[in-house]
Amino acid sequence: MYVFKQLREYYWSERRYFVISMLCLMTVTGLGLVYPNLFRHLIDNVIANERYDQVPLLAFMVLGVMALKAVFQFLHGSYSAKLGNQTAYNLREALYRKLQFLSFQYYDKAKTGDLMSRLTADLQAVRDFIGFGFVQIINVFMMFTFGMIMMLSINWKLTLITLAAMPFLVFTAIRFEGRIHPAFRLIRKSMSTMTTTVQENITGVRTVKSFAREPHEIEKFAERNTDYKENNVITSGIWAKFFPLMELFANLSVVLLIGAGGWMAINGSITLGELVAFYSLIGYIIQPMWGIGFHINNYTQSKAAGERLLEVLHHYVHVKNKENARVLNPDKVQGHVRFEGVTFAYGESQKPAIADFDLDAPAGSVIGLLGGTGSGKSTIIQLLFRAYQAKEGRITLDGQDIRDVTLESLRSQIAVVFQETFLFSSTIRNNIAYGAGAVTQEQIEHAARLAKAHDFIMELPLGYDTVVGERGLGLSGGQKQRIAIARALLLNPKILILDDATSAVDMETEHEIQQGFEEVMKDRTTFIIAHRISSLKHADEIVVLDNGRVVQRGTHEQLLKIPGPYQDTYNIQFSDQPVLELDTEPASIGVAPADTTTSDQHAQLEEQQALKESAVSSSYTKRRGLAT
Ligand SMILES: Nc1ncnc2c1ncn2[C@@H]1O[C@H](COP(=O)(O)OP(=O)(O)OP(=O)(O)O)[C@@H](O)[C@H]1O
Repeated sequence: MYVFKQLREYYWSERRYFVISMLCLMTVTGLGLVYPNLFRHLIDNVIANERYDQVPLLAFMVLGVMALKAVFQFLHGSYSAKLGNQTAYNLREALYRKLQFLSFQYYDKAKTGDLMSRLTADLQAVRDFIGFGFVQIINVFMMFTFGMIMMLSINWKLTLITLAAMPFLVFTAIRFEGRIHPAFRLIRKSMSTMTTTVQENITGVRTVKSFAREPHEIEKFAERNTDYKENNVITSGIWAKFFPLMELFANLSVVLLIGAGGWMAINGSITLGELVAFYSLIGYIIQPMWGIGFHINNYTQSKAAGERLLEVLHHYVHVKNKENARVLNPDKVQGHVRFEGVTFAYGESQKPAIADFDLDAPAGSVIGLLGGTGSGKSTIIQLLFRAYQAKEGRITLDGQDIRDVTLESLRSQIAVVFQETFLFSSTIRNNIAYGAGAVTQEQIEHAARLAKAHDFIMELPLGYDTVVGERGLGLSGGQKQRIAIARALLLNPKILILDDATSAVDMETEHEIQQGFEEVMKDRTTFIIAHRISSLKHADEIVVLDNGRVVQRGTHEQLLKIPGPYQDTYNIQFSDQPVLELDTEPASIGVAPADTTTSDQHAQLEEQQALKESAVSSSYTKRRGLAT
């Protein structure tokens, strides 16, 4: 019962439904006890004394009792349903709320299919038990108690003889519970694994098809399906073994009653009416015992399901508001960000993704982060909006440690355009306005224009009312990115983070978007993560990272003059231009002499390259009919 104690807050407020449902069921049970007494009266008093005129009255009484029983049965059913459904509603709300606040750390490992099965199948099992199962179990005890009292009042010796087999039944039922509970846990686990497989297959259908992995996927699913089936077969085996045994012990009581009761009736220790009444009363005892397997099954299933719900509900939230955390005043936020000796690793045993990182980003500055894949760029910005918590060092916003302010007020000052764009299956308008509260169509269009999304949106049949598919399916990667950029711009944040935000657009569009950015970057601190030098060369400071450590920092012009990763990247990206080795000896063919290359020449080279890439990409997009 520990699990249900833990879940108490979700059903306790609905206890009135439980009380009404219980009272109705008690009435139904009580009315059920009228039948054996009517039988006894019919045989011993009416038939034995040949007072047949009383038979119609007795028949009407039975009819009346049946009708009353039906009414209370109905009331019990509807109040139980109210109890179960209201509890499920409360739980669903709580689970969903919890999912909103669970940290990024949780989602790094969480599986969508598994979570979905917790929110559906597990929740339903708990609903069924709290709504119906629990009341039924109490009713079983009541039927047993009432039945016993009546039987004892008729003949205590026959009662004891009849119930001699009951301890065996109870013992078997307890053993059954011990075996069936783990079996149900396995079923639920394999069910969630199977659901995850289906969900991942549907989400990743493009990858599956492009790699022609359908046979592998079918095989993988077959394995999980077999696992699920086998767990069900094992459970059915346990059920098949115990159920007849329990039925056998239950029916043993009938055998004992017929033997001992028949003998007592023959020798006159009980009347025939009492024997018949006893026979119907034994049903009152056997029926609940017989159904005990079902109730145990129901209970164990919902207990296993409840445990899985509690796992989510009680899951530790790694990043949360401190007690007395301050709420940032949006009008006072300047956007001065500082990282001071920040070190962070994703797991205890993992090496730091970022080590001893320092950065001073004055309000309104533009910071570029460059580095190879896995060098820690995204980690830096994730720490800034507290997706994760840095263990060493501190990050401040306008001098305040970001751990001292509420997550909501911190994040409302930051807009992030992620590497992977997520769009909701809703209209483009709603996707752009996401998180911005009440905004006008003009504001949405303005943001879309800055993000160079307006023109392609207007070419869609329904414009801003076009509903995009799940995760934005139906749009190209670049189009999705532009919508995501518009979404961030609409928020009008103090801090703007562009995490490889233009990776999916062509050079030409990137150039155009950047012109838009220049306008929106004014007065806000901007962090740009990019692989293309052209995306961050205007930054006030460019930080070059390698393996979580800063290896170079400076402006574009400063870094170009120093041999190192930045210059190497520049040379690779502008590879068909003369190689730059500004502060070193001219080394290979085509090397521009260091002392003769001026920043004007760099600009010229970049311009030539940008124009060239732009021409290539625009002729490519035109050829493919993708002109934007
Ligand atoms: N959620 C995570 N859980 C565990 N390790 C992670 C997680 N995210 C990143 N890492 C690890 O941290 C390191 C830095 O990753 P990060 O995403 O910051 O790199 P990045 O420079 O942004 O790379 P990219 O350019 O490929 O996006 C990598 O070694 C990566 O494997």
